[in-house]
Amino acid sequence: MPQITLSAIDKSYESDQKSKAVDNLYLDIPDGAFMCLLGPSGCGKTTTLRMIAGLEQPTAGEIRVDDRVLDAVSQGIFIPTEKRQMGLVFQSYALWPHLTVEKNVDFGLRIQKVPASERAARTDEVLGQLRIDQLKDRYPAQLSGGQQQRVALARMLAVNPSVLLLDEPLSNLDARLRLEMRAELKRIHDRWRTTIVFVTHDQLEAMTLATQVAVMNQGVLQQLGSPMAIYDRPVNRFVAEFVGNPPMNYVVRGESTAPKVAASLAGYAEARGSLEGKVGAVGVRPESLRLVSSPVDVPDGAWHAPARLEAVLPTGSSWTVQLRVLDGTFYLTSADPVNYDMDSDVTCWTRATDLHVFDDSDRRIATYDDSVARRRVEVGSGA
Ligand SMILES: Nc1ncnc2c1ncn2[C@@H]1O[C@H](COP(=O)(O)OP(=O)(O)OP(=O)(O)O)[C@@H](O)[C@H]1O
Repeated sequence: MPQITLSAIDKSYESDQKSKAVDNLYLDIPDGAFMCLLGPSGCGKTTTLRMIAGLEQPTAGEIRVDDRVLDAVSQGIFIPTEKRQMGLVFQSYALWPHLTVEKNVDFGLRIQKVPASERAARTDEVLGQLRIDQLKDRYPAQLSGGQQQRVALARMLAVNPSVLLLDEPLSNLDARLRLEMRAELKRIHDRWRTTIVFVTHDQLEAMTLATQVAVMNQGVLQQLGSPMAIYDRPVNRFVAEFVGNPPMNYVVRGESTAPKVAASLAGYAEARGSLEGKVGAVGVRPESLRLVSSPVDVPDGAWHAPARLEAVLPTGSSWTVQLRVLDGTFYLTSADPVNYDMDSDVTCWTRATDLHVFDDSDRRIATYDDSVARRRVEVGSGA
């Protein structure tokens, strides 16, 4: 299986030379990785995938698969899509309308000149794996969006691509089918160890599927890491707020929206972390906040502040609580029912180890935030 390497990749479109769709991107996609390119609309994810596929040419930089150069702008090298041996599935699945499901899957194998004797067996195998074998005599127009997406995936998988490039391939599915297909993709990846590059703007999808997540914003790679590393140690404000649902509570010192709570959290973080004068902003994930009736119930050393319970929003399996904490609005999530009435005056607290601490430029300051240590402490204390 191959490793894909992007070096110093720039991409500007002719219609918009001023801004770069992708800006100085360095990305190593290791052999057998399930890499999710994650970010908001317009951040350059699809452009990156299309460059790997050979559907777009970079404006500068180099793309390699192992030692094979696919693009090298300075040397005028560009290997066309059909010679890259990558499987592609896009949001629109482009099935042949006049061919049945079986023939659509068989088509890819014919193009690859797989002998007829092997084709039928291979087609049956992938149709079975994706649980669409009972649909094999239908035409695309007779299928639901989700079934069409599965046929598109089957067509790709049939030819055993060494790299699978997927652009929001689950976007048209309902919640249940999406979940099923995520599991399916994970199984495919586990079984074949195919290198997968997967574009999504859905952070939950990225967190559940990826071995590695590349978070992008405005054409620039913000952070590359495992889903847990991205969640536990976001490198800047953008990543901190983009990953997580509900989003991280984030307060900035000197900003007019919640100066008191910002000053309280920043002052506490500085004192606990020997960071005097360095803290510009502090984030707390909703699941890291806790409520008690009175400050005397707060564990020693934890940060706390008076809070008013403004609303409780049950989701069915958990509770989201809107709180007024000093002068700021915070969200808390709880797996247990919340035993306070609306407008109750309570105390909100969190541990120092659960704070995400950033400097004036919204860049993370390495501090007492080691997530592994934190979990050990929590397991040990029974919290
Ligand atoms: N063919 C094109 N011509 C001109 N500009 C383009 C073209 N394709 C994309 N862009 C611009 O490049 C930037 C990145 O677009 P891209 O499609 O890569 O983002 P994305 O993160 O995949 O977004 P989405 O999730 O909405 O698909 C955007 O500003 C977009 O408007």
